[in-house]
Amino acid sequence: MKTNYQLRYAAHPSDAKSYDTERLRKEFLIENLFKADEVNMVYSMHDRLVVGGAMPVKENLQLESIDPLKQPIFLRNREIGIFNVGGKGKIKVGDTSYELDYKEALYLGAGDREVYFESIDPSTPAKYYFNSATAHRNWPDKKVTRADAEVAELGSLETANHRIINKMIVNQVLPTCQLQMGMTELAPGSVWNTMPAHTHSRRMEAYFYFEVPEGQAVCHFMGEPQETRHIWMKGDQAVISPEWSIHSGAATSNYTFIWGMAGENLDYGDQDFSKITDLK
Ligand SMILES: O=C(O)C(=O)C[C@H](O)C(=O)CO
Ligand SMILES: [Zn+2]
Repeated sequence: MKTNYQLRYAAHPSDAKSYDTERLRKEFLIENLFKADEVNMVYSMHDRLVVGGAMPVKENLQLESIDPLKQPIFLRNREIGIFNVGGKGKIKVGDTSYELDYKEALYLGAGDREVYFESIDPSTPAKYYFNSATAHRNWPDKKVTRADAEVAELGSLETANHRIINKMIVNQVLPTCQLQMGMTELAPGSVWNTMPAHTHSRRMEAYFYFEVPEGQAVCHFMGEPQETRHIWMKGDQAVISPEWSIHSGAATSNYTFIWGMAGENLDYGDQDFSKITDLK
């Protein structure tokens, strides 16, 4: 197996507004999360969120520590939220195993345990997308499904933003230190997520788009509300949203995305909305 990681520095909004397409993509877009028998991670200096993917095919994959953590065990001072976006899988955490079906999630609190990612059937491998944040205490591990989620139905077909927000790894469902994660599903015919757009200066966020049909793409919007930029994305790609940035997207079809946040508070509703007509 192979573990790869990249370090991404935090960006100042005054600098980011002068980035060209290539630089925007280099700093914020995460393209290669799923390669057979690899664990791929980005360690972002925005709230030290780690964004990663693991796809076990021929072998079980260990969640190995990476050099920026300066710890022998990944979870020593970190919590992690993991979503399975592939075939049926199993995650071994110390002596305990958790089966994860499509779109099911697992929260693991901080503490010295080794984690192994497995696929049940290598011909339809599991694909694990994860976010990890630093943790000051160890909360209990918990498998979380959509049945456990706090659900919000937002938007409408008329404004092309009818969507279901499944808040899964949030403090209404289980205790965490910093991490909040969930999955938003766009209804057929709806293409806009997170519109009206918002920022939350107390938290950064990462979005991972999937269920984007072959041949379709997502146009993700970022930047300060008065200075927006776009990044064209495919399915199975993630994007980092700094605390000063909106994070919203429109695609050429409906799709699903996983959002994850870390930072100062666990208050999902702590968001500063922009009027749609004020965006620039
Ligand atoms: O479609 C949406 O709206 C979202 O899913 C918004 C995210 O949950 C978010 O940005 C939380 O801060
Ligand atoms: Zn947000």
